[in-house]
Amino acid sequence: MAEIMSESGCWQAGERDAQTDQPKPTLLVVAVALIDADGRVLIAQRPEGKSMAGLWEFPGGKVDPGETPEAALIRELKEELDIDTRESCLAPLTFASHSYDDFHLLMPLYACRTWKGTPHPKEGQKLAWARPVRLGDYPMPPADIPLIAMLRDLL
Ligand SMILES: Nc1nc2c([nH]c(=O)n2[C@H]2C[C@H](O)[C@@H](COP(=O)(O)OP(=O)(O)OP(=O)(O)O)O2)c(=O)[nH]1
Repeated sequence: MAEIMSESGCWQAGERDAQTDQPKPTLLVVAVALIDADGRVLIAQRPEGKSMAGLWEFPGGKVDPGETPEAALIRELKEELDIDTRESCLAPLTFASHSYDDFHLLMPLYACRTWKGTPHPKEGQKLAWARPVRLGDYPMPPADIPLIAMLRDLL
């Protein structure tokens, strides 16, 4: 029987077969869309000296060995923004899966509408509250680009 295959845009994109790529570590990074009462999302600008400096990203960071993604996010929000939230306030939303040169990024993105405190940049980063439809105005890391459209649809 003939194989039926629809040639959609994803098929035509023609990326390399993941099996034949050089092996690289998968890095688990957790991130969050903090959403305020007006439906705006908090993004932070990566400071000078870091990889991808100047690009805007969702708050979060690497998950330490033995740490759950939720615990990592609660820790990162305290360290980066000096706000407190809890696991029951974190709702899984979507994820990014993207190959950078040196590692493959796997990044669950949570939504959070409830926290204590006012986000303050503790690591020198600039912060911005952006409406989901305006997120595309901010240059973001390549891994985040598909998330912009997803947030527009989901929020
Ligand atoms: N927090 C966060 N990280 C992101 C996003 N998009 C994206 O590609 N990343 C990447 C950037 C980093 O390589 C990694 C997050 O690492 P990190 O935040 O814990 O560490 P870092 O800033 O010190 O990064 P690095 O200098 O070690 O690369 O994930 C995003 O939206 N939020």
